[in-house]
Amino acid sequence: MPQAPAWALLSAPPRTQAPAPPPNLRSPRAPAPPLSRPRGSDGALGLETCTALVSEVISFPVVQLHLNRTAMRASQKDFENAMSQVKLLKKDPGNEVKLKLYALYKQATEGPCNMPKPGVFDLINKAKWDAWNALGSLPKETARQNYVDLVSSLSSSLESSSQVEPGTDRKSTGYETLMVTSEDGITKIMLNRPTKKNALNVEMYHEIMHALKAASKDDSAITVLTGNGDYYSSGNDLTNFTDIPPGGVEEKAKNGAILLREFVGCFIDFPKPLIAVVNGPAVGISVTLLGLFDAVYASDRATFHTPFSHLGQSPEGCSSYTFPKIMSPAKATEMLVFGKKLTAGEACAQGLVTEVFPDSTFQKEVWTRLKAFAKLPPNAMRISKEIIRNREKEKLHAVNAEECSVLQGRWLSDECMNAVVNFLSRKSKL
Ligand SMILES: CCCCCC/C=C/C(=O)SCCNC(=O)CCNC(=O)[C@H](O)C(C)(C)COP(=O)(O)OP(=O)(O)OC[C@H]1O[C@@H](n2cnc3c(N)ncnc32)[C@H](O)[C@@H]1OP(=O)(O)O
Repeated sequence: MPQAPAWALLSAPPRTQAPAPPPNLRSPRAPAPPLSRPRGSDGALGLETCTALVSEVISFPVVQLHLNRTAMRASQKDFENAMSQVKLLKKDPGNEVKLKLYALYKQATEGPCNMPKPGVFDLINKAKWDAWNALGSLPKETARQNYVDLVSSLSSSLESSSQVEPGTDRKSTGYETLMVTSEDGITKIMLNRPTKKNALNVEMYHEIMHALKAASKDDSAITVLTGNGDYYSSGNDLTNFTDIPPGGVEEKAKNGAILLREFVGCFIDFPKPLIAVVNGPAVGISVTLLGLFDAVYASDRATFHTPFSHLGQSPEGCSSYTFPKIMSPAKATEMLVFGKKLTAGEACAQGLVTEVFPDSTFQKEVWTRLKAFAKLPPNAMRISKEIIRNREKEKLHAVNAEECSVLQGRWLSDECMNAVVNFLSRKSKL
């Protein structure tokens, strides 16, 4: 499945057209885009325009221009300068900001939104339409000024926030979305998209599978999965639903089910002790997978939430089988069907979590314990895991296959589409 950066929401090309060239194929000195852009052949918001706008916004490095920030009203020149300034941003400002920029640009140049509302499946254009429409009758001059102000604030904040977070520079492992280290007999796989609450994008699914396969063969005795930042993981990255391949949503759902089945299969088959260090809240698939771990240690700040019904979806990660066994069918139903969020203490009482630690001493206590575990004879641990787990493996693979097939259908439902659109457009209302 093609990998979609988070900002694909805005920059994905229209299905029937050739994709816009990636930023690194563009001329570094390409001229600024004209202010007046042609309307798209789709007759709605102008998909070519949107695509061009956003990719240009991110990709054109041009000379630094200074904004006249003392002016009360932005002139046309200020506006043009701001458009150029946007292209100097070294860091992707995120979908929310790009939607704001898009909406303000449209309002400043064309006035209030006068396009028909895109259909519910047209996720990208619907998000753009929502953002523009939310500006109501904001005067063109005010939109222009707001655009200039927003770019000005972005220029300073993104420059200063370009520092690498501690530990995130360990690219030597070759992973983009993970930090993987191996020491003291422990391979640690750390989910590393802290600004997205460690949501699992397509790249991360692939990288986790790769890291697990490597860990199963390396010298370490145990393997640990944890999260960087305040979240363990917010589950599936909901922008995974946005880049629709030429085969349409059906192909997207089919590919997703194939990927999910392979991904969960790696956890079912993992041969060494696999331990989750749940450093903060966990959502969706990051919770359901816990039933396939050999031990789960949680900070008392962690929560466990599987809002599948809210999302029009159904359980995965073999949780439809493991959770009723671990915690009783009724308790599993509260979580998996009604979306009840558990505290770490509750999850421990239900048997999903092995032990809870105060957040203030969590890392120290857990890692001391894990280092002691990792000194145990590795073959004995591996064989003991095998005898505990092996008679369930076949059943787990069958459950996994069934869950993926059910989910494939769910992803095509209105309930699911609406929930995803609601999440993606929640912040685009200005
Ligand atoms: C191959 C496909 C396999 C599919 C497997 C099936 C899996 C199913 C699931 O996992 S279902 C669960 C899906 N997850 C969610 O529904 C959680 C959605 N996120 C949230 O509800 C909230 O973001 C939050 C409660 C996790 C955190 O809220 P808050 O503290 O207010 O932070 P923000 O919302 O501002 O988040 C910061 C930043 O992160 C982005 N983000 C967070 N989670 C996700 C996500 N799951 N998908 C995409 N993006 C996410 C959020 O948009 C913000 O981004 P921004 O700064 O706006 O660019």
